[in-house]
Amino acid sequence: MNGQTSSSPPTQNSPPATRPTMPPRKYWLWFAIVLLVNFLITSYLFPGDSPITVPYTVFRDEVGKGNVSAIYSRGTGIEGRFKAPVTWPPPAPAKEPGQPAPQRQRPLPGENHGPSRTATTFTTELPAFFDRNLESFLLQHDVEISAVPLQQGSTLATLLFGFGPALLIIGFYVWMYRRAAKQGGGMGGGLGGGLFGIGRSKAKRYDAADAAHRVTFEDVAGIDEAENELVEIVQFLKNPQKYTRLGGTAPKGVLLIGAPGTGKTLLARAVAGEAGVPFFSMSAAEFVEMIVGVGAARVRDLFKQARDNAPAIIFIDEIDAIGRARGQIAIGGASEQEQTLQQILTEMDGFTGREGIIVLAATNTPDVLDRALLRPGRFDRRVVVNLPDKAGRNAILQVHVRKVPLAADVSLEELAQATPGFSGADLKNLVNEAALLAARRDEASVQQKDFLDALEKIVLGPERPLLLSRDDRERIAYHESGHAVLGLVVPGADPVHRVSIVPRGQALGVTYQRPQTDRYNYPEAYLRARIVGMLGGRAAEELVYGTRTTGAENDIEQATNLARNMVTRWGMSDAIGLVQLAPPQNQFLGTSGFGGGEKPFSEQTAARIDAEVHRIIHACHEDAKRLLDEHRSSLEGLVRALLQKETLSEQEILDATGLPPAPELQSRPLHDLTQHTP
Ligand SMILES: Nc1ncnc2c1ncn2[C@@H]1O[C@H](COP(=O)(O)OP(=O)(O)OP(=O)(O)O)[C@@H](O)[C@H]1O
Ligand SMILES: [Zn+2]
Repeated sequence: MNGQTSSSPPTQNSPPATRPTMPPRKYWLWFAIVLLVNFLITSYLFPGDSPITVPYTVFRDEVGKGNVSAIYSRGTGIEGRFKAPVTWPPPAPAKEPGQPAPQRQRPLPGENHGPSRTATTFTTELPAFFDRNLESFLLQHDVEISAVPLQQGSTLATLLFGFGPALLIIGFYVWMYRRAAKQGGGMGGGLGGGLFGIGRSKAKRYDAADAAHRVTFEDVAGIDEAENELVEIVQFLKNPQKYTRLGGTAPKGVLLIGAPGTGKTLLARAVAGEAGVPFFSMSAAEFVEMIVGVGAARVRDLFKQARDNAPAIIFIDEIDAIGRARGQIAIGGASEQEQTLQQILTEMDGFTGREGIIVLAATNTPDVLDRALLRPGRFDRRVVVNLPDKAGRNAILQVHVRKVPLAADVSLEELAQATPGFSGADLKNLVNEAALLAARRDEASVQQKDFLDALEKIVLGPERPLLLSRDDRERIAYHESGHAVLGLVVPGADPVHRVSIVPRGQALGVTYQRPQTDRYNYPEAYLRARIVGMLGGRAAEELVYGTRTTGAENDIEQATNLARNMVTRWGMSDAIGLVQLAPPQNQFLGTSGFGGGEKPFSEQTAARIDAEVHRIIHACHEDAKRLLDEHRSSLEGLVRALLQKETLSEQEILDATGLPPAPELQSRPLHDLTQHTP
């Protein structure tokens, strides 16, 4: 029973920590398979070539029968070749019915007691009492006595047997490096790969002429400020002389800073596309691979490629993977990262400014970067790429629906409003999910309903087919109606868009409240209104059943967080005052922590914080119960409609409750009606 979901949605596009394109694990597996195949081939092709070991007496018998063609002797060991294949040990006689199985004699030590094998070559040992007659006996029976080891099998077989594994392994390595080199995008073919390809950068290259891949500012929307800052870079790439004419130096490096999926890569590609120059891109995580020294070699190669094709853009994604301040790097990867970073700095320092090469790099954790990277002449320009606002989201949606047939009822405006906190990548994903859903429903075009269902799926996870009892369903309906009714009656609450008692992901039901506009500054009364709404589910259950369930866990968690922030961050408790008691939040990735671990306040202060959090929550809980009691008939009306239809739209909610939309917050609410003195 999830409460409001108006807080920022889970980001869909967070990058994996590292993205090695050549997982070593896979290659070891291949290696093992090659060895195994090699073994099987040799043992199948030349089974007779592994000699059997026979007792001396058997050897003598075979010589006597004239079945031995040649031998070679060294010390007491004899190797030789039979004329006709011999099987040893003799196969056990088939057991006849009615007779006891023949007793097997215990083998002597050293006696061949493995399974029977048939072979044309053999080895044997001379007994300690040397058989003086052996030589004449052998000569009598036309046995060739050789002074050099007998060649076993044909020359070809020997060659294959001897060199086969080595050839296979070498072939395998060549193939592997070819592949590794090919993965460097379109560069592979002409440059060849071979054994030396490993130090070659695997940069992806998109050419200006490559129309299918060309990205321009047309494709980038909703992040106009960042875009505007990069227009100058485009100008510079198009006409470098104009800028350096009066002795000014060209920009070398630009750092793009922003949350995952905000379009940093897209922006970099658009700069290249607009300027009509080739774009070499690489993820820093890929620089650091299994073999020491490879990272630096790749950097060298990447810059060389760019210089050969200048003017050009080099884009390094996730630069924090190698650009971490020294000392912050985990042991082990340190020297490799340092070398790679050093190589980048060297390359950038080597620019005279006339090459027409600009390095763009992206990160979402700028504070961990090594100072050396940020010095003048390196990444001295920073462009912040923010999450898009409502108008920006609308513009981004427009970019991504360009190739999607839309039904007449689709309102991108409404979707933009319903998606605060979504990045460009999230919005792209939303359009894609909606199109897939419409296709699955065999619709001719994508309808608003498809978008809303896709949104619900993205934020909360797919529908979960749970068989709920009648009582459970009713209880969930009261819980969600509690949230929804308070969303309508508490002044300043976010409008309620949708209520549903269809289980999804972790939630058994859900009430959607989305702010009318993006908020950057939250009034205290609004925060209290939210806490009251969050506690509405539990309050309704208490009011109707007089008992409690676990269903409010998530609501309680959210309400507590909000109340704690009010006290420790935003100075909204008179008892505590205007003191910062919680670490600031990382603009791009959430809380960053005080560092050092130790809380910078006393036990007494901790107790006072807890007391204040309790006071706020308690007051809001009381308000929730009182307001629901006052609007009991609206609550009952909504529950009836929910049990019947499961999911209600904004209009259906207003109809079922008989309530008008929530009143706007008064401009000076000071102590609004949610304020309550216990
Ligand atoms: N502002 C935007 N306008 C249009 N499309 C966008 C925008 N931002 C992101 N997208 C879409 O999302 C995709 C992924 O974005 P992109 O890879 O550029 O984000 P990023 O900031 O580089 O993310 P990461 O930090 O994860 O590398 C883009 O290819 C594009 O289709
Ligand atoms: Zn709830």
